[in-house]
Amino acid sequence: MEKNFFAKFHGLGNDYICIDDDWIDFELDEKAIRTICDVHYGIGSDGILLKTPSSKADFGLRIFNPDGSEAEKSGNGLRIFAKFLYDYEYTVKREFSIETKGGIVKAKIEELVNGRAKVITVDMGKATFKSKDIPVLCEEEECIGKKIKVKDKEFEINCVSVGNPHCVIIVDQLDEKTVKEYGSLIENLDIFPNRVNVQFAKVVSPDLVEIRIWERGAGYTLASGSSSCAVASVMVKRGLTDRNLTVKMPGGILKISIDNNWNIKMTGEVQEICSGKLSLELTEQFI
Ligand SMILES: N[C@@H](CCC[C@H](N)C(=O)O)C(=O)O
Repeated sequence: MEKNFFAKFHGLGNDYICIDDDWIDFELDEKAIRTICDVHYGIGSDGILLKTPSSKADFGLRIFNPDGSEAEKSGNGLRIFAKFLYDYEYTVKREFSIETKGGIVKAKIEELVNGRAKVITVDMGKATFKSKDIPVLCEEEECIGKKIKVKDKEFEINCVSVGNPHCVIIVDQLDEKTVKEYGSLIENLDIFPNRVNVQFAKVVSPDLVEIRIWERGAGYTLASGSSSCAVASVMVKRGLTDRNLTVKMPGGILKISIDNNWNIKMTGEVQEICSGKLSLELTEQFI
């Protein structure tokens, strides 16, 4: 592969740039990540997926948010990375394991179109509601249905980790303005020492939930896989939906299923946008 090669993909409008650590000749530090993810000074994306070696799984993955922070897990990121591995011939297998900071997951290429991966299932691992594991500073062992005040508004929050931390707010009506106005404030509340991903979720029927997302380190996004898993876990925990459900987002839908041990499976589509080479003029700024 060419030096400083990249490929860009999206999962339901949540877009990521894949880079192989072996191909780059600069350090992917905060400055480089922020610049590459910027739509004016770089390629523009909701994050970077860096392929790394792994001694515990078939492949290693580091996930970076556009603000330069590192995420433990990403649902769309994992489906995209699985497509990248298959389409760029790192593997001919359709099932393999990926090590992330948030644990080892299994990916399965369910459907190919013209030899390229299209529909992918990721076994995301277990949801946990334990406050200390999320982490959320909460007196109760689990922070479910807890009322908090943010600026002038009261919210009832439900916290869960699916490898990365989430705060789910169940509402009767979804309102993009509220997500954009309060998302960042909730993300940065003192009760979340590692910050948090925020979802506003509306139950449409026992097998359909609609959500809007504010992502930690990224802001408003059109879709999020780990957010869908987090919302589905909270819905099941609160007895509001079935264990198999569809999560609808502005960018599209994901199918989520939660077993009796809180193990989560997520299935959805991914697509490649473009590939190319980061220019010398761009990368020499990072050296
Ligand atoms: N878009 C992702 C989530 C990416 C990581 C997140 N912003 C975090 O910091 O935890 C997804 O599809 O899950």
